[in-house]
Amino acid sequence: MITTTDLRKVYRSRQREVVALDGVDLHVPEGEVFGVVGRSGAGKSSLIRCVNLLERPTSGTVTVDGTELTALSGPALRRARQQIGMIFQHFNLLSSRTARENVELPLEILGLGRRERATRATELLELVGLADRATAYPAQLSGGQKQRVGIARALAAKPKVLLSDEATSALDPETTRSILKLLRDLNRDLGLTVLLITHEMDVVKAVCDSAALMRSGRIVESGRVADLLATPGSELARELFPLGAAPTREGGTVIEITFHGESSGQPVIAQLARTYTVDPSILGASIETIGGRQVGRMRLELPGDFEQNVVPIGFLREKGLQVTVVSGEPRPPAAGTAVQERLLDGAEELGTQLLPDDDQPAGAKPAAATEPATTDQPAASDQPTTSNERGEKEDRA
Ligand SMILES: Nc1ncnc2c1ncn2[C@@H]1O[C@H](COP(=O)(O)OP(=O)(O)OP(=O)(O)O)[C@@H](O)[C@H]1O
Repeated sequence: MITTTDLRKVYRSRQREVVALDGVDLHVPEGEVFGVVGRSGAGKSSLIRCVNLLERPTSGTVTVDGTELTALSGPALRRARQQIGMIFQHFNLLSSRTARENVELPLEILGLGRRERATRATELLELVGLADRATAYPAQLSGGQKQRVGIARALAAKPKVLLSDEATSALDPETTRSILKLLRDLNRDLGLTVLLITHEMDVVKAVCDSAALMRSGRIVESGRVADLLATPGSELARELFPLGAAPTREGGTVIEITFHGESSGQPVIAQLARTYTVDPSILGASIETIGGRQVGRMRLELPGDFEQNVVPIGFLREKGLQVTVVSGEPRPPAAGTAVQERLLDGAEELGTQLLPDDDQPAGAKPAAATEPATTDQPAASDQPTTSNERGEKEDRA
């Protein structure tokens, strides 16, 4: 629905040049809520303002719903932009107009008659849950109510795309949740594609199907939120599901498990404890239900050093979990050395002997034996042992 190709934006003044966008290739599929995150100055606002050509990009193309906006100007560009609504951090309402009159503004520009404008504005205010405040002025509305007026106004011309520039940054957490729910409902009910920029990871977790991370004017990582968790080394996954600093104490094997399963949960940690008589300690967890799937990360400490835990780790991997050994593993010898081969051979043998029959697919090797211990395993579906609703975060340390 939205595609940018090699998008560059350079701000030039007499003293200096600032490269705000440095070759951004972005693709937002139709019907998705897509979040762009990044630190202050990463280029997020420049990107969203270039998408609807509030800023003219220095080079590159922007295509929305099949129309290349960067090839247009004048009335043709104004018409194409009607497909794109936008909401802002500080709402940008006209203080001299009532809520309904603010919503009517784009309809006036479109040339609709008074009665038609009033009918459409009333419908839109109903859609955003604000029908009873139609005659209130912005100063008489709360922040959340102002943003609802802003959303109604953005939808006035029936756009296919909604751009959101830090729309919840000025709101308290509860109001943020209600506005995000409204955006999600509009996305589902109207098939609206939403591109939002934010610096809040909680916004991405609460509402986004996909996310991209920007740094220094570039997109350095992007993908569907649940899939990012399956990407070894994903910076977005680490920031979305933080576990805090890993402990430095000696004597145990610390592992991190990534859950991104699809079906109802299997109590794998309990199974691990029962099957191998180990007592894992939970050092941290960040798990949520997103789109009906439980996703997240958990950090566990298993008693004993890595060699004592090769088989339990293999068991977790056999269950389809992605496991990374954080500490407690022996320092790896150079690849392919006799010592490492002996260690892996030993682990394979141990795993074959010790994995219970019902957990050992015919002909399968324990994952720990087939991969170096620190390599992330591409995971199939699995579930953690706890269950949370969307938006609830479990952080145990
Ligand atoms: N109109 C402008 N003129 C000159 N430089 C600008 C202009 N707008 C943005 N910049 C610069 O471009 C870079 C990217 O800014 P941008 O506002 O796009 O980042 P951002 O990720 O949205 O940051 P924030 O979250 O703080 O808004 C920054 O170095 C900023 O100073």
